[in-house]
Amino acid sequence: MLRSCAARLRTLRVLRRQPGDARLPGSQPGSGKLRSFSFEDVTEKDQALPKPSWSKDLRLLFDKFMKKCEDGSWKRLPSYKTSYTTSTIQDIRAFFSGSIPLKEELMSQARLFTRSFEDGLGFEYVMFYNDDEKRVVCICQGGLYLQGPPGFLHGGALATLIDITLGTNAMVAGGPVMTANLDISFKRPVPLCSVVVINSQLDKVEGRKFFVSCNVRSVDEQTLHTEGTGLFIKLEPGKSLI
Ligand SMILES: CCCCCCCCCCCCCCCC(=O)SCCNC(=O)CCNC(=O)[C@H](O)C(C)(C)COP(=O)(O)OP(=O)(O)OC[C@H]1O[C@@H](n2cnc3c(N)ncnc32)[C@H](O)[C@@H]1OP(=O)(O)O
Repeated sequence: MLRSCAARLRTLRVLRRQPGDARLPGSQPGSGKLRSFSFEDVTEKDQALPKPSWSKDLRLLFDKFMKKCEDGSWKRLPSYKTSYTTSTIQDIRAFFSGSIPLKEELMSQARLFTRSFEDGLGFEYVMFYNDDEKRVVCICQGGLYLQGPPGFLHGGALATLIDITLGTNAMVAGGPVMTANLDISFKRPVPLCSVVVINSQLDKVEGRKFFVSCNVRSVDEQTLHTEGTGLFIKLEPGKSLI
């Protein structure tokens, strides 16, 4: 998630060192810049692009949103499986004041939960964001290994997708955040392998608190599967997490 998030932030120019860019303060005392929190050396494959395992519905939706990207109002967010470089891990440790409990050799093996399945069996998703409207849309397809009730998506899997969508929305607006609260109403189950659209909206910002809401609908928009709200807290550089 960290890498994926940072890649997203980088896409949004938050982590790029350009004059006038927003910056994540603190990891390099005095400069207000992140020393090497960039991914120029990363050659990993962007996972948020069409794959053979995608259904026709997912491809059609992807094409629809890519069209919306043409005038610049929407942007696709890339996403990776995660493998941090040593310098990146050092920067993350510095940001979190050394409070990441995992040893470096394990940290380099850690993977983003939602990108850890074989193609098509777990989470297939792409997020798009609209800065003017403070919206993030996630188009997603839950695969065969995400079953809950027979033939349907596990509620926890859907909660995960909601969490990352709302969290991304908050992060796009405010930088690194963590989930403090999630409230989800499951209204209609999601058939396994079907495609749903998570439509999220940043509702309110109060200091470090980002309030985000969403609904989850079927591709034809006829079925409201789920509604959710989340509270995300912007992390303070240097403040230990534990
Ligand atoms: C170098 C850069 C790296 C970049 C890289 C990206 C980083 C990261 C990416 C994550 C991307 C998103 C998606 C994550 C998805 C997960 O999975 S996150 C994991 C699950 N969440 C957790 O484990 C969080 C556990 N909780 C915590 O660690 C801490 O409670 C938190 C959330 C960091 C907040 O702690 P804190 O910073 O000490 O904040 P604190 O001062 O206690 O509270 C601040 C305010 O929020 C309120 N608040 C706090 N918690 C709650 C709550 N549960 N309910 C209501 N209000 C609350 C407080 O009352 C306070 O309000 P005010 O007094 O200001 O009005």
